[in-house]
This record gives sequence, structure tokens and C-alpha cells, in this order.
Amino acid sequence: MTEPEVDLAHVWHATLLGLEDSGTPARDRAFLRIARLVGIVGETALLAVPYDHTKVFVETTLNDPVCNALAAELGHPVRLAVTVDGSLTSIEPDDADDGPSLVAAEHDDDHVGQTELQVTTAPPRDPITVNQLDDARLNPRYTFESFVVGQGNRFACAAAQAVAETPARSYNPLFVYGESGLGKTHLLHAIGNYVRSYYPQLRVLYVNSEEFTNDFINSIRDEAGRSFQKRYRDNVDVLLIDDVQFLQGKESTQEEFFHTFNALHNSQKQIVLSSDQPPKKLNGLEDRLRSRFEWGLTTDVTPPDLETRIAILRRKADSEKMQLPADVLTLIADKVATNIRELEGALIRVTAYASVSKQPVTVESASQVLKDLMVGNAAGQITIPLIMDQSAEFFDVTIDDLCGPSRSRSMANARQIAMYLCRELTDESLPHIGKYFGGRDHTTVMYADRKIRDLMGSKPHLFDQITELTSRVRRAANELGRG
Ligand SMILES: Nc1ncnc2c1ncn2[C@@H]1O[C@H](COP(=O)(O)OP(=O)(O)OP(=O)(O)O)[C@@H](O)[C@H]1O
Repeated sequence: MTEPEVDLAHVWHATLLGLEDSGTPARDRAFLRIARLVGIVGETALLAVPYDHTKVFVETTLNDPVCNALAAELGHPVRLAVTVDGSLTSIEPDDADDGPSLVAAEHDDDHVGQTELQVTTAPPRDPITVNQLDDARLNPRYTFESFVVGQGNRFACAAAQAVAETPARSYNPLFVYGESGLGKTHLLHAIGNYVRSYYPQLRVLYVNSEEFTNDFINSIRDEAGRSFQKRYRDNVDVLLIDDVQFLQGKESTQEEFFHTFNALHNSQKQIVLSSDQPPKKLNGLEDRLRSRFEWGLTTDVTPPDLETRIAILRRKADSEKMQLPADVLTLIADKVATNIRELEGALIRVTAYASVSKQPVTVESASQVLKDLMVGNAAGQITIPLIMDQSAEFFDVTIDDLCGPSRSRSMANARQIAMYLCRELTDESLPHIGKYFGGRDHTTVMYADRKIRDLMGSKPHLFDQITELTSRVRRAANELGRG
């Protein structure tokens, strides 16, 4: 039982000040922002935090400093027990009517003497609307709730969540790197979606660095520099830039990005970046940009272990209302080991096959589908031009047709299947794929990908076309690989 004379709120407040005095970095203390001391039993202090990842972070990184600060306050040694209390996400009702407020304040931190934003929290708001989403360019499916945490992404997810909870106050910039298909884009969108729903007054913009480059080039062409700056500097509180490796070798875009970065950072706006490599290895980037990328926190995502892969498949199957036996999930997770996008692709194919053949999903049918999907997986590289070549031949059209404006049903079908395969079988980004298909916008590729996924299970002919075309693409890649 809690000792009656202890004022828990007071002790906790003093403990936070103690942590500040003892030099615990502000970015770490941000994890404790909406923690609550809920009890002291003997030498054990019970702390409630809002999220699982916060618990993990407090237990692994903050245990000692918190225990020491509490001990100093209470005058006896302290052990820490951390519990998760989801209701804490809606605390601080004082702000309920006004929404969040951003107050410039002098603050100590890693960048001593800089002015920093204080963010006061607002309670959860109504779900984000589609329109809201349009200008932020966020995918509503990519949230923290739909992100499965495992060993390979635990720290990245905790950092992303900290950034989302306290934009511009925890890590700025946050730099997430890792191989393709491991959830970087998902995390960037999750930050954006979270900020949109909890801080509706903050303006969020998600953009791939290729789009940033295109926008910049177009702004020079159209002499629209002012509106470019407005979009990326003046009208943004949280800028999420995906795949910054594509800035490599593009000097004038880098120059512009450098100024964008400085402008945002100086005015305490949050920047989140993703890349396939850590900043140090981005050799085609100017040093001044690389060093800025390291100002905040750099964290990687690594391939998920088997357990996490199974959990991802289960979450995905649940969200799509697919019924799948556990042994099938294990089989898929076992066969597709490195890339989560491929894992999802395999799941879709397995369920689509069961659906078009009107049979339940079994280990046998799943093995067969996976065999078709992965035939010849080991050899040559699958590229966008290769898929386009094979698609053109298969559908008896030309590459120009695939790139051209025709929207006839058969042409749209061929183009969308080809785009879907580019997304599924290569590591290329949406804007990159769009560029190959006659400079189409990345949203067109996203739409094609989604549409084919959705239709594959209800149209046997479509499923057969995709299966056949996939094996042709793989065979062609293998032949090229063998030289
Ligand atoms: N931990 C996870 N839990 C649930 N789904 C995940 C997880 N990680 C990745 N995914 C899913 O896998 C797919 C690929 O992830 P994402 O596009 O975020 O990867 P990426 O690292 O950005 O790849 P790229 O570098 O190629 O852009 C997405 O559909 C995403 O939702």
C-alpha cells in the first residue's frame, strides 16, 4: 500500500527535476512526459506509462537514473516497477478545448542556448479524415497500432513514438535506416498519422525525396521558388522525408534541402528522415548534410525474426479479415525471411489462390503457391525494365503503350499488373516505378498495387495472369543472371 503521507505527484515532479539536474538528456526525459508515479510500496516505486514501448525504454535505459532520482527524493533506495496504463494517452484535459499549443521557451538540451518548442499535449481527437490525409500524403493504414514490434525494430519504433508524442522535443532529426521493406515508410507515416490525430493544429507533410527533387526542379522551371519554400518550410511543422538516399549526387537539390533542413530545424520543426544506409555511408551527400542528419538520433531497422514475422502475418490477416491456420502462417514466415513487403505479398497470393480456387487455405496449397512465387529466386536480379518487357510481351502491347496515356480497359489492366509486380518483386520506391511508367505520380502506382491485391482473390483469370507473368519474369531474370 502507498504510504499515506507521500504526495506522489509532488515526488514525481521533483524526480523529473532531479533527472534534469543530473544531466539525463531531454530526449530521454521526453519518454517520461506523461508517466505517472502511482504508488510506493516499501522500496518499490510503481510508475505508469502510456505505451508498451515506453515501458521497454524506461526499463532498459532509464531505470538507473529514475531510481537514483527517486531515491534522492524519498531518502531511501528505490526499485522501479513499470506498468502500462493506456488511459494516460488522454491526460492533460486542461487543453481539451484549445488543442495543443506551441510555446517558444529557452531550454537546456543537447543544443545549449537554442530556443526549443514546448509542446503541451492535447487529448485524442476524432479520427483523421480522408481530406486531411490528402494534403499530408499519409497512408491511414500505416499506424503504430498496425506496426508489429520485434527485436529488429523495437528501438526505431520507440524513437518514432517519442517523436510523435513530443514533436521537435525528443529527437530532431530522427533518422531511420535499413534495408528495403522493413517498415521505414510505415514508421514515418505512423508518426504523421499520430501527430495528425493528437495535434491537429500541427501541419504534417510526408514526401519521398524523389518527389522533393521533382518539386524542386519544377519550381525552378516554373519560377515558383516562393511556393516551394512555402510548402516545405513555412507550412510544415513535421516534415517526413523518405528515402533520402535518392538525394545523392543531386547537388542543387541537396543545396535546397540543406536550407530547408536549417530553416525547419532553427524554427523547432520536427524532421524525420529515412534511408537505406546510415548517414555516414551516404557518400553522394555533402558532408554538411550528412552531419546534420546525425544531430538527433540515428536508428536502424533490421530483418524480423521468425516470431515477429508470424506476428506480422497474423496482424495482417486479422486486419484483412482473412482466416488462416497457424501452420500456414508459420510456413509463409519460414519461407520469406528478409523483407516484410515480400512477406505480405506471399500472404496475399496464398489467400488469393484459396479464394479463386474456392478451397480452404492449407499447408499444401500454400506450399504450391509459394513454390510458384519463388521459383528461381536465387539467380538474376529483377528490375523494372525487365518486368515492363515481360509484361509488354505477355499482354501483346508495346513499352510505349505501357508508358502512354491510353486508359482503355485492357491497357489499364496490363499497366496495373506490371506496376503491381514492380512493387512486389523489386525494392524500387513508388515514385521510381511511376517514373518508368511515363512519369506517373506515385499515387497511381499505389492505387494499382492496392487494386490488384484486392482483385486477385476474386478474379481467377487475373490470378492466373499474375502467376504466369511472375514465373516468366523470374525465368527471364535467371537467364540474364546466367549471362
Ligand atoms: N513491423 C511491422 N509490422 C507490420 N507491418 C510492417 C512492419 N514492417 C513493415 N511492415 C509492412 O511491410 C510493408 C513494407 O514496409 P515499408 O514500405 O514501410 O518498408 P520500407 O523499409 O520503407 O521499404 P523501402 O525502403 O523499400 O521503401 C508495408 O506494407 C508495411 O506496412
